[in-house]
Amino acid sequence: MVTVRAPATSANLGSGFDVFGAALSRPADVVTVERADRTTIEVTGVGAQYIPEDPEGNTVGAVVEALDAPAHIHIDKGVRPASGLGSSAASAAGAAVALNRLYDRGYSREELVPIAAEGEAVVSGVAHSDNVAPSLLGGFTISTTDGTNSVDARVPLVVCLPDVAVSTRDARRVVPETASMEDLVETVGNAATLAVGMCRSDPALVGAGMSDPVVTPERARLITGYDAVHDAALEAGATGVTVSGAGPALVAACREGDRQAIAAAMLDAFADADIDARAYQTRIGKGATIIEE
Ligand SMILES: Nc1ncnc2c1ncn2[C@@H]1O[C@H](COP(=O)(O)OP(=O)(O)O)[C@@H](O)[C@H]1O
Ligand SMILES: N[C@@H](CCOP(=O)(O)O)C(=O)O
Repeated sequence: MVTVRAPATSANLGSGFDVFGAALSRPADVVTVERADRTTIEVTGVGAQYIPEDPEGNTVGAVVEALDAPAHIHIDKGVRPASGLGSSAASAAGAAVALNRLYDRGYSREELVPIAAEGEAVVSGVAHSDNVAPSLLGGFTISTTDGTNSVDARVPLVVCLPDVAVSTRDARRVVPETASMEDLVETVGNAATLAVGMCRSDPALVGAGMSDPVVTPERARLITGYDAVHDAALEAGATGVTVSGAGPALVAACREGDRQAIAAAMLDAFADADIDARAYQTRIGKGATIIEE
């Protein structure tokens, strides 16, 4: 038996659509695997009722296939599904690390990225790696078709999750097919600024690089109260705010010591829009960890 804690993640960070990702110190899924002749999946925890236990529909089923590693798999969800916090990816990353160890497959964390990403194709139609990469490797990650680079950044974050669901599959349908040259130049500049900020663990630069004029405005329309919550976080001291992943969560970059005020301001703004929400005072953290074997 092997048990792994796999962290939630925030993908895109505004300017890095389908490329940037960050591991969050909390929340996390806990995945336990035991050898079996036939794969069975049991899901408990937050939002478990919305997650298929059939291996065909669960992200961990694709990981079992890719590793040829049948098992009884228990997923204790700490990351709510359809949250924008890489819920489907956390389970896939946790299963990849656990099954790799259980069956002694010998893959490196980098080699597990495309394997875990197969699970993302099951739920969103695209094997995007920007959530599984940080959940496996930790830190800030840059994933391209050539592979993943990671930086052990230390930046405080607040993630605010409203009590509504947005599926990644649906949110990918609103992504514009084209961008103007002006928007392209702005996005590249912001992405480069954010990447430098991560290398320096500088919340001001990270926040400054979070805005994007192409994808985020379209996705923000799917989130009731987005503008008010965004502005409230900035007024409370956030250095930058954007949609986390495909939403509906928002992620705010913060200076040390400001997280409590920012979390309260974001919750108040959602409450003013009649939306229940919860806030996580979190930070960029480590990747999936084996906690028992
Ligand atoms: N192990 C899993 N954990 C979470 N969601 C899963 C899992 N397996 C399949 N799903 C499905 O994936 C969808 C949520 O994934 P997605 O839309 O990408 O949101 P998130 O941002 O939370 O990952 C839901 O339809 C859920 O039923
Ligand atoms: N790059 C993807 C990331 C989706 O993240 P999730 O946490 O919402 O699953 C996208 O933006 O579609």
